[in-house]
Amino acid sequence: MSCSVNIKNLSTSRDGVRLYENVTLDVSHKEKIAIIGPNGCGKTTLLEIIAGLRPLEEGTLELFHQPMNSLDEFKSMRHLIGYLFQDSDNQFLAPVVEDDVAFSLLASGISKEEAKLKTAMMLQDLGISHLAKKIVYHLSGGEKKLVALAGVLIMEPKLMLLDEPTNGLDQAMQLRLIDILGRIDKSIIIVSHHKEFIELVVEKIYEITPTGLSCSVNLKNESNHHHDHGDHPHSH
Ligand SMILES: Nc1ncnc2c1ncn2[C@@H]1O[C@H](COP(=O)(O)OP(=O)(O)OP(=O)(O)O)[C@@H](O)[C@H]1O
Repeated sequence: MSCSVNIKNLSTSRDGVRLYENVTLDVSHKEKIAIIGPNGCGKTTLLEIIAGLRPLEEGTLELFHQPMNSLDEFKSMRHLIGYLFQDSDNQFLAPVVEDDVAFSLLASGISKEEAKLKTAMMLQDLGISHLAKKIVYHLSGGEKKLVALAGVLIMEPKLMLLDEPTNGLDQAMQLRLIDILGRIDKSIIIVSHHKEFIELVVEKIYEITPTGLSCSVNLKNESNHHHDHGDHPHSH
């Protein structure tokens, strides 16, 4: 199986308190999954570990079949990973919306003209062209989320880590996001408390427990889903 993320026996603590142990997770190429669990159980922490923003304490992590043993090894993977932070204010790289969305594209070396065109298309796709000249810090919470999302999507990452992507979005925008994520042919890990949303977007939902992840739902492929007792095709 071609895997974007492969985690084995990961254990994590924060401030000396064990959040979970023995987390094992495979996210295959183009698979969309969600991670749920109560406040403070460590969902964001897990995304940070996958993104290389937090060191791995115990266990192993491979991204695209490459072992990630140190934060340095994540550097070669950064361009493949798009991370939407829970707090959009942590995401912005430039004060004006269109400059912020184009920032990483320009940093990757594409021409100003191409970056401008791609940015305009991205803003249009998300229905936020009217925000192009606005100051990011003057936007509403939902508008900030959409601009941050535009900055992630425009890089066409192979793995997207989305932390509470629907926070602050009204119903019309949630539906637009469901449509956009449905069209994306990439691996996506969504952390969310928004059950109705994730059920429409992902194939599997994993719940974090102190003793690992349990796959609570497999919505799109009922006959081939994961159980703690092993992975094999079967039906109930
Ligand atoms: N920078 C930090 N320093 C110390 N402890 C932290 C830090 N950030 C988070 N924590 C703690 O780590 C634990 C896990 O936090 P995390 O943000 O991963 O949880 P979460 O499952 O994403 O929660 P939520 O659903 O509320 O977003 C919490 O107890 C939190 O207080």
